[in-house]
Amino acid sequence: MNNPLPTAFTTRMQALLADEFPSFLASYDEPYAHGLRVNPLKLGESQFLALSPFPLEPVEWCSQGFRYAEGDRPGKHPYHAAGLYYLQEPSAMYPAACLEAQPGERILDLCAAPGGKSTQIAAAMRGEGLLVANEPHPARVKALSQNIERLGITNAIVTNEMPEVLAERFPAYFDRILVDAPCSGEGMFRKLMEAIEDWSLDKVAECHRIQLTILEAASTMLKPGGTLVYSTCTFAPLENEQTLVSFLQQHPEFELVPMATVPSIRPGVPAWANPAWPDLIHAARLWPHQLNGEGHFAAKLRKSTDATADTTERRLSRKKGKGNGTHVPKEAISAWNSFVQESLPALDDKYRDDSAFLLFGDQLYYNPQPALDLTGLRVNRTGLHLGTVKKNRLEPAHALALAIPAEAAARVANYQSSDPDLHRYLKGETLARTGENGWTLVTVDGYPLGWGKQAQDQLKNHYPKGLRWLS
Ligand SMILES: C[S@@+](CC[C@H](N)C(=O)[O-])C[C@H]1O[C@@H](n2cnc3c(N)ncnc32)[C@H](O)[C@@H]1O
Repeated sequence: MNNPLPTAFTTRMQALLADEFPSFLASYDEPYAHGLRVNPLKLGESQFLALSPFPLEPVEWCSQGFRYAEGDRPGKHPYHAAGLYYLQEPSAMYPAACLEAQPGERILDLCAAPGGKSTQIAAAMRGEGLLVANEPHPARVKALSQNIERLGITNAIVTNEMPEVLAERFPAYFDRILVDAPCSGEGMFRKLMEAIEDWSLDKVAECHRIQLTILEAASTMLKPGGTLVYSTCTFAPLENEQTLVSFLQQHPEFELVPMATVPSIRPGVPAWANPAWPDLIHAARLWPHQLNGEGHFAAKLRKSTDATADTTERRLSRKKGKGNGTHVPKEAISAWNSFVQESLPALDDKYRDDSAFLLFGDQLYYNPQPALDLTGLRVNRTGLHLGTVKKNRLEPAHALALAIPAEAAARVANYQSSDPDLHRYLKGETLARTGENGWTLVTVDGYPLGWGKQAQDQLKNHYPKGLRWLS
C-alpha cells in the first residue's frame, strides 16, 4: 500500500493480533471489497440475479448482499438510479441484519448518513411501521435523504438532530435502535487515504467519549424489552469492547445477547475491555484478513422488560423547526386525488388517509405516523414526498416516481437499460416520442426512474436537475 499505516496503529494491532498480525497487514495489499445490496422494496434477489449485468457472488451474512468485481461500475448504471440496489461493502451489511427489524415496528437509526444501514432496515420493514433515520451533520443528512428517496422508502422520517435532543422527545419510544457510531474508521484505511491521514490515538479516545454519549441517548429512547445494536467500522478495542463495557457498567438493565453468525465472523474479545467481560463473546468482529470485507464490529444488547421507563417527554423549545408542516387545505388534498385519478389510476389505497397529509409551503408529503409530534425538531423529510401543489394541481415529486410500481401509472415510457434515449433522459434532455399527453412515468426495464410530461410528440424531461448524468 502506498500510504503507510500509522505506526501507533500497527504497533497496537501487532500486540493484539500476535501470530495473525502478518496476515492482517497483508490484507492491506488486497483490493477493496465491493458490494451491493438488492432492494427488496423493488425486486427480489433472484429477479435481480436474472437481470444483473454484473457477475455477483453472495455475501454469507446478508441474503440480499452480493460482491461484484473490481472494474464493474454498478453506481453508473440506470438500475442504480432506479434504486434497485445500494452500494455497500460486505461487512457493513452485518449490523443492520443483526437488528432484525420487523414490519410495523418503531425503529431509530441514530447515526444514519449516508443511509446504508437505514435502507437495509427499511427493506426489512417492508414499508410498515416507522423508521426515524437521524443524522446530525447538515450536509450528510442530504445524502441520507436522497438515498431514502432513491430506494423508494415511504415510512421514514429523516431528522437532523443531536441524539440528546431526540432523547428528550422520544423516551422509551422505539422497539429497536441502531447506533452505527462515528468512529476512528480503521476499517476505511483501504478505501480512503483521508481515513489514514485523519487517524490518531487522540481521535480514538475522542470517539470513545462520543460513542458513550450516543449510547446514553439511545438507552433513554429504547422501550423496555427493546433491542439495541451497536456497531463501528474500526478495530480499536477502546471504541468497541471498552465502549460497551463502560456503557454496561452504568446500565445494568442492558445485557449482551447472541447474534446470528457465520464461521468467518469472530467473537468479540472479553479481555480487550477493563474489566474483562465474558459476554463480549456474543459481540462480533469482522476482520479483513478472515473474510472478504473491510472490517466491522457489532454487538446486540437487550433492555430488560423490567427496566423502568421514564416516558415523560421533556418540553423542548418548539420554535426552531416546523417538523409538523401546516394545516393542509382541502384543495391540496383534492389536487392529489385528481392527480391519482388522472395519472395513477391503479395506485392502491395506501395514500388516502386525510390526516396523514402534510404541507410545507407548497410541498405535499404523506406522513407515515400522523400522530407523532415533530414540532421543534429539524426534519429533512417526513415520509413520502408526493409533489408540489401549484394552482390546485399537483406536480408529482421524484420521490413518488421511485415509490410506486410502474403498473400504477396511466402512462409509461419504458426503455431498455442500453437504449440511448434512456441515457438522454438521465442527462435531462427532451425526448422525441409519441404517446398520450400528460404525466408519464419513465421506466428502465419496467422499473420507475422518474417523470416526464408528454406533450404532442415530445416527452419533456422532469428528471431532477441535481441528479442528471453529466456524460
Ligand atoms: C459510521 S457513520 C454512519 C454510517 C451509516 N450508518 C451507514 O450505514 O451509511 C457515523 C455517522 O455518525 C454521524 N455522527 C457524528 N457525530 C454524531 C453524534 N454525536 N451523534 C450521532 N451521529 C453522529 C456522522 O456524521 C456519520 O454520518
